[in-house]
Amino acid sequence: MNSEFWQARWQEGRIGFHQSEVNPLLIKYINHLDLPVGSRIFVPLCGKSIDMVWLAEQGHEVVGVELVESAVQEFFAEHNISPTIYQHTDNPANKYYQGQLSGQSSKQTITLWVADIFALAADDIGAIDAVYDRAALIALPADTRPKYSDQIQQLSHHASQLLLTLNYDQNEWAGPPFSISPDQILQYYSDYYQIAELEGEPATLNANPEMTVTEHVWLLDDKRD
Ligand SMILES: C[S@@+](CC[C@H](N)C(=O)[O-])C[C@H]1O[C@@H](n2cnc3c(N)ncnc32)[C@H](O)[C@@H]1O
Repeated sequence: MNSEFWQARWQEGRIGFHQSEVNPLLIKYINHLDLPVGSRIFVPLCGKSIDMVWLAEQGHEVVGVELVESAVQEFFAEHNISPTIYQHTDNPANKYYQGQLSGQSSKQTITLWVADIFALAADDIGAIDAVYDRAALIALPADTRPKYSDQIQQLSHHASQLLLTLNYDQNEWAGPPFSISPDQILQYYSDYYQIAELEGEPATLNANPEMTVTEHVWLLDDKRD
């Protein structure tokens, strides 16, 4: 799952992970993050998720990171936002697009980095109040996930997370999305976070509708609080 893999997926329009409706689990469980209006939410591996628009409409600032520039461009075009593009001062390979929803009375900023998440530092993305991970951890192969969970906690300074995962028999489907067991969640996150399972319900994997899948929603809170 290197950069070429994702570039090709976007170029060929193979983006079955993209949802045309706001994720109902985000709407159902966002209150568990206990966020005041005006919070800054980090959306790793964001694609062009419409969930970011919903978060902005709730009064939050959104910071995403996405490897594929065309995904970021599509996001802003599809929501009629003319973004400003800024180059990273130290690393010209990274840039971010920034814009605001039109038609909103209060103008929440959506900032989307075009970058490999592992190439960003906490100072780049700024203070973060919460992380929303949908189809990010599960997009990454097993050998990358410990590095990813470390990077998320470093970029967000252990901010609380709403994390959506899928659990199924990995022998039946190669992924992505990859299966993540509850034990793996503990392995990746229990050093830094208190972990609560908010939901574990049967779900369908579009790519293999016959398969038995459980969708989990996890709330991760900083252990030091
Ligand atoms: C499965 S998609 C999920 C997108 C989004 N979270 C959603 O719910 O629609 C994973 C996304 O992560 C991006 N991606 C993969 N590896 C990345 C990395 N190392 N850094 C930043 N983005 C990455 C891919 O281009 C792809 O758009």
